[in-house]
Amino acid sequence: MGVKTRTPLIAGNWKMNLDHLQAVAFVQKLHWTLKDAKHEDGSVEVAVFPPFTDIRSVQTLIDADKIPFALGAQDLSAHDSGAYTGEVSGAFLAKLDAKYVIIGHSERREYHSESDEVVAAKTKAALKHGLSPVICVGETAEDLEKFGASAVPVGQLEVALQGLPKDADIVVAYEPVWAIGSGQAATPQQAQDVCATLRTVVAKVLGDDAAARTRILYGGSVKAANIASFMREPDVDGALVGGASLVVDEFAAIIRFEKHVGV
Ligand SMILES: O=C(CO)COP(=O)(O)O
Repeated sequence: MGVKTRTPLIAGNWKMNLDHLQAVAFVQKLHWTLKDAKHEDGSVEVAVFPPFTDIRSVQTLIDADKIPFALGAQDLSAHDSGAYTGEVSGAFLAKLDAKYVIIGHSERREYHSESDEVVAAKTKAALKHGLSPVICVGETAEDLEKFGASAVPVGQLEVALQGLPKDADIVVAYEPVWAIGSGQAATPQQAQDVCATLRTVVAKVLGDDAAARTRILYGGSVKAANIASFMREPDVDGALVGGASLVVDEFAAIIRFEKHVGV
């Protein structure tokens, strides 16, 4: 396997944590921590995914202080505008300079009954508004026992990618549901196996160029102590981090994974 050419992406999914004041303080501290460590050279892309109510404040801070973090949302509406109470349009997120939007996180699939078809519609909505969808796929413990690790994520990704243009700017996140918030991460080999299989799905649906370009992240109990072992794998291009993205020093250490890779 050759040297990875894709820019690693370390993404913090804050879920329903940190209000807008806490978010601003957090982003400032993270920025200072990385700056002190001289780790804002662009070798790793950093993205934060705050709750909707924080996005404007974080955008203003990032903009004013020229902080090199990308901004993302945790969800969006499949619709552009209209009578959809409580929903947020991709157009509004794009206006706030959001670059990414998480789609089909397992918590939305489970608690909001989001089907593969809804995920596909939201993926199209994101691209329509110039946002890069971070398409989440992953199997439950039960799926793992019944079908093995790859079958469910492959099926989910195939539906999400259907009908997308070959040059679609997407990110895929493999998040085994049993590893999320459990403290029990997948092994690097398990993550590599599924990420490599997902890359073949991208190749089959969108072509080889898209497969070579698309970043595939691992998510599920990622922390500073295990990030390097995932990043060593050829098909793991970054991480979607939950709990550990809420602790400045821990998240900064994850972003600085190269320090532990020892290449
Ligand atoms: O769901 C996740 C990120 O989207 C992973 O969460 P944890 O890192 O807390 O396991």
